Amino acid sequence: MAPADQAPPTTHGLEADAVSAWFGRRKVLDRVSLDMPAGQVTALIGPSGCGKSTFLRILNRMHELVPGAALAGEVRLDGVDIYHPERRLTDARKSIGMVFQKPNPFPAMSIEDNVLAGLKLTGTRVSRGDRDALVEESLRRAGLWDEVKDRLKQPGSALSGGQQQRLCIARSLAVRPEVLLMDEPCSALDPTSTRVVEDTITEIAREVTIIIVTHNMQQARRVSDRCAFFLAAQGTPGVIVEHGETQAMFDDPIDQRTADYVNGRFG
Ligand SMILES: Nc1ncnc2c1ncn2[C@@H]1O[C@H](COP(=O)(O)OP(=O)(O)OP(=O)(O)O)[C@@H](O)[C@H]1O
Repeated sequence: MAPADQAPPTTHGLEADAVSAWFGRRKVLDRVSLDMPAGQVTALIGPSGCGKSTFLRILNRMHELVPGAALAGEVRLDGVDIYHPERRLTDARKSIGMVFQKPNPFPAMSIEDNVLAGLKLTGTRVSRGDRDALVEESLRRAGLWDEVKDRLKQPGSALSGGQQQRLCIARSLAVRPEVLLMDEPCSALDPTSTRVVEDTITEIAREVTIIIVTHNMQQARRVSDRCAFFLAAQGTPGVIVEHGETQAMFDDPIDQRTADYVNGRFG
């Protein structure tokens, strides 16, 4: 297995095309289109309730698991719609991983078994001989190897919150996803752990395309290449007001509402 620093840059990109979403009769996203290019970090920003998490969950077919939820539009991974009737749900989950807000390792399971846990869930086979190498590679990529290499048999719950979140990133990476979705991955972490996870994001971004939801504008600025600003006016579904390169979105936004939001004037 090639070490992380020798892994080739990813070529896998995502594209959302006219995505709308409903919970029951309530429409929460309206015709959202967004290009999420390969090897870049795209940040989804916007005030609470504008549909960022719903959009993120649509990107790996988690939205359809909510009773009463519906959606329209296409999500293309390398040009192929992940919702095409011939594509299986497990394929989307395997190609497009997810890290959640609250670190959620299996607490009683050892650190190494936590890393391997996603393989079973996605039906990925790895020979017994390759497992140790995959555990090491995944933990190294998640920036956790040096801290845990001498205690791989200890339970995941023995780690700090920030370490647990990096363990969850390692668990996602072990499946070798093409895209990694992150839903406010640092919101439960202290500032130091947040910076370590941000460094991890920056390190893996070359190899795996990342889409991250964040409320932290400094974080969006630090980790993302591109941003999409979501907004839902009172009683209307969420839309993307503006998207583009992060630096331009922060320094020279086109829409006044983007300027107000990124400068903390609302939300
Ligand atoms: N399971 C659900 N059932 C019904 N409505 C939901 C459900 N999940 C979210 N919603 C509604 O959909 C809208 C969009 O929610 P979503 O969580 O996607 O927004 P968000 O921008 O991610 O918010 P936040 O930043 O607070 O996480 C909100 O009005 C929310 O109340």
